[in-house]
Amino acid sequence: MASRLSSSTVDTQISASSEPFEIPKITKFKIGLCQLTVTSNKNDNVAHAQKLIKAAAKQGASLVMLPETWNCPYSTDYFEEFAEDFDDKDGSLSFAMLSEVALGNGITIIGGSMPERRKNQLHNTCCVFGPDGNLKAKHSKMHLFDINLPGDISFKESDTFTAGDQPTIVDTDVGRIGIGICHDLRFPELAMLYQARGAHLICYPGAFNMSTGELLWELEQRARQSSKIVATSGHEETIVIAEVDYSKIRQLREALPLEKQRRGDVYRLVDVHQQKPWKYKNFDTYECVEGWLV
Ligand SMILES: NC(=O)CCC(=O)C(=O)O
Repeated sequence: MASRLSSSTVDTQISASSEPFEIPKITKFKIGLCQLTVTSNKNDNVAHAQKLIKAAAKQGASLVMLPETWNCPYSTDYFEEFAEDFDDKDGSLSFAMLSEVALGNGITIIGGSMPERRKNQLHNTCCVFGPDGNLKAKHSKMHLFDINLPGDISFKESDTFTAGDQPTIVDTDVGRIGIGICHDLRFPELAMLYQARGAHLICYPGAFNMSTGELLWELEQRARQSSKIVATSGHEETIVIAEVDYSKIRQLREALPLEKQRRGDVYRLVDVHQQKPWKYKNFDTYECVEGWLV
């Protein structure tokens, strides 16, 4: 298995990525989204996900993404049992597979999410690996899915998981990527934060429910990224391959320069942690981030 960084090293890398916006070296690449069936057998899930990631890489994807809790049924009955300590070299089967397959295929992987055991707490965590097999970033779901619709759906993710409290933005070979997990999509402030930090992509691995999720997953994804749908699928197990072309996005942004039109003199993101404000390239008055819309 490739060498990997400990969680604490990765946290440092995340905060170090609040650098000024830069155009990525690469302008076009293929992304592969693996939608898969999850069973209550972890070994099977890991082997299956590995097969799909390899197939996506074979179809030319240099960035491959898995869904939320791809190695474990999305149920509070399983999270504890399936959780891995990512720093435990012998006890993190899923983590090790992602590292190996990223290295073996020379791709960047956004590893959906996995139940993570960390300091006596459980988190719903996405790991991002580079083509060298190293862990580049970890995002723990910040908005846990608690819902009570009597007669329809009742679920309390927060019974088991502890919410992450850090936005995650990571510089990869295919650009700067902001990470959210499923329910994180509902909170536009997180996406605005990523946008203000110069994210080229925002990726949201998900496992939406069919009662409330279906109404929003496509609509909100479009709203967060202001883009049209270039590829999609039904509910079946599949690999969606699509081309990301940054030059088209750049053209659109030049034609419709929202960054310049935004009224930072009227509203802005504020720094709730009192950290040094980070100025967005195109704004005089728009200082951000690590904060919420006021
Ligand atoms: N896994 C989730 O976070 C589910 C979110 C969801 O379905 C929603 O409606 O929000």
